[in-house]
Amino acid sequence: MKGLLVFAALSLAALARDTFDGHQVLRISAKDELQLSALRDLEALDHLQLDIWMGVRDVSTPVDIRVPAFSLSTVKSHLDYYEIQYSIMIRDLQVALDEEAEEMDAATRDVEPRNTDAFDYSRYHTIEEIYNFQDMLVSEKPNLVSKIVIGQSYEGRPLNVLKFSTGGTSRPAIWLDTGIHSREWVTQASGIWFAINIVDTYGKDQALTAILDKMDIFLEIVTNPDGFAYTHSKNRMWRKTRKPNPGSSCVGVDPNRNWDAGFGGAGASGSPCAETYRGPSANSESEVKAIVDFVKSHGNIKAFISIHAYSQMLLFPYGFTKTPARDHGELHELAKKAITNLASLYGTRYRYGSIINTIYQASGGTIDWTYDQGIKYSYTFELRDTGRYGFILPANQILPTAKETWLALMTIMDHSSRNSS
Ligand SMILES: CC(C)C[C@H](C(=O)O)[C@H](C)S
Ligand SMILES: [Zn+2]
Repeated sequence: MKGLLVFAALSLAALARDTFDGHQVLRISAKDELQLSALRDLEALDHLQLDIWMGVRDVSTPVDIRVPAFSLSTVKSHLDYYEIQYSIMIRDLQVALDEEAEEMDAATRDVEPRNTDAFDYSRYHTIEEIYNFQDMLVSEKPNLVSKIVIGQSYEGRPLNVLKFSTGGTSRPAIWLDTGIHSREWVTQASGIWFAINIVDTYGKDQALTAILDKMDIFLEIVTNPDGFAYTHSKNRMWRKTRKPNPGSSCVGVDPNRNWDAGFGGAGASGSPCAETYRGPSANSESEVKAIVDFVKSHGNIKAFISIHAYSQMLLFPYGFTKTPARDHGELHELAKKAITNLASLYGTRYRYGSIINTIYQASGGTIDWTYDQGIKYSYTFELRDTGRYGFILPANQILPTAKETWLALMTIMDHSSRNSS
């Protein structure tokens, strides 16, 4: 009997959500190369189970690290020893997560929306609610929106892509994806708003109408469905896919390191337990392979925009090499114009530039591959914020984030439509 009770307790514990009591997110600023390398040494200590929210870049930009409670004293002593400056950005992560969960629970007591007018775009949603939204949108606007399934996730969830088209066959197209890193919740939430905004403003907004009268738009809102479901059910901090790694107890591959562009180089990890684990081979993840196959079979995509959070940056290739992209000048100028338009709404300030020069080296990244496929206008966004809340961005910032980002997306989409034969 006792054994049965223990088994039941262990099973319940395994099902319960992971908690982060006492975890702190530290903002750390290394002032020279010595301190930078001391920081890298710290990151390499797997037993501390540090979660790098914003990676080690250079001495001018801070690093954000989630530190489990049991590692706090070790980490702070290490930082003090090297006199590395740090501040506490989030004092107790679980408190922030509890507030987010309360807000979601309060909202989910509402009646299931019967149409997209009744859908609440100003709060975070579960995967089921997002799938329901997609089906409602398609049923309400069948002449403008359709849903295509480009594949399945590891756990068998559909990889849904919304297609916005006013006709024609294999027209030049624009690709937008959100949520490839599952914990970056403001991106999926923004993707939902992008979808309803396209439907609501087509035929009214001249610039969008001109784009859709000659191009199609593809939008994958839940690009990493297994990871996203896991952030709701078990671990809010989950970033990777959920495919087990043979020979390791650690699960998942970083879907933004799994592409065949500089795959396996510096800027990704070969360890299955790392948040930037590249996977056993390029395109090993079905969530990535599905997009690769789609891009190759479509063959006429002119702009590819992959949306992440956080740190307010607009990035273009390359991430795996310092060699400038052949279109660096044009991409740089277009990024500048896009973030200027973004800032015009609420004054939100973005940094911009090539991945490797603006954030850090990253190999096997999405837009390095799409750019090398010939998709010139390949960009990655890092949405709000710059670290006050990080991935736990309050829901009241969803709409402002989505609306300001749309201005930047329109800048890029408009430019690509004018410059694509
Ligand atoms: C283009 C890359 C560097 C984006 C970045 C990442 O994937 O690590 C985000 C910070 S999640
Ligand atoms: Zn990301």
